[in-house]
Amino acid sequence: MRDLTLDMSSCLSVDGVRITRKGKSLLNVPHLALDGPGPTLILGPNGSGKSLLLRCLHGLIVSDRGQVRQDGVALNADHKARQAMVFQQPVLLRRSVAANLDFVLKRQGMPRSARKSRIEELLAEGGLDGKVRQSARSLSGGEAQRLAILRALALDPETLFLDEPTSALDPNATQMIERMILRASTRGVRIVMVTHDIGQARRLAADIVMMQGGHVVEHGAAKQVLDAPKSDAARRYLAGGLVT
Ligand SMILES: Nc1ncnc2c1ncn2[C@@H]1O[C@H](COP(=O)(O)OP(=O)(O)OP(=O)(O)O)[C@@H](O)[C@H]1O
Repeated sequence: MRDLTLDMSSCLSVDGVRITRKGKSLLNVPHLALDGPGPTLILGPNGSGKSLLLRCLHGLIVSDRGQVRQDGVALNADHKARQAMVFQQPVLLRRSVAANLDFVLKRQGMPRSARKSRIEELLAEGGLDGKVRQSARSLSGGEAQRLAILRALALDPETLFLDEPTSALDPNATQMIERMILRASTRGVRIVMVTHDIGQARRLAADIVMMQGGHVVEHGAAKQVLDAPKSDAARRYLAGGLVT
């Protein structure tokens, strides 16, 4: 198990990051530091750069300029190995529910005897204990997303990135996933999550990153950003107005 005292002081930061494609600036973040306990929720209108920022933080996209840093050190393979990501559409293996988890645990070198009990523990955590042998491809949308999150948690990540994990789910399935996310956060996993759902941000976030036009227009404590936003862009987004 990871040392949580170390995790609480960890800082994921972005400095001078720019991504430009075909002469168009898609992401321009002079500085952003995620150094609180989180969860951090990234909010903003369509096309504002939320997913690009998340992918940059996870090292899936290399920026044209600037750096993502973990505790002041440029993001490297060791850092990335301690990160996991869950996408809007869960990507699962054509195997049983248990085999999807076993695959990840085996790759980490966990012995078979330990894997069995860890899989049971994970399935209980995600409310999938009755689905051990079911094909992952036959799960409902909510179940599949729960399995994708469990597979990410099986890596025992320091940081878990989630890109709109509940956008296609009903309120009940969403609530189950929000509970999993909050439990992981309580256990010390840094959560960084993209959402469009202001209610979800209110339920989950400790801090909020508000984006518009590839810029971070505001970053602060969730209550402050949601109840007393400083930027016009955030005010209009939260009021449901048209943000261009
Ligand atoms: N590989 C790419 N090449 C060119 N443009 C890209 C690329 N990836 C993203 N973009 C553009 O960058 C902008 C930001 O995209 P991004 O996916 O980060 O937005 P978003 O805020 O997550 O939007 P949504 O809420 O709709 O998912 C969009 O205009 C998108 O078309």
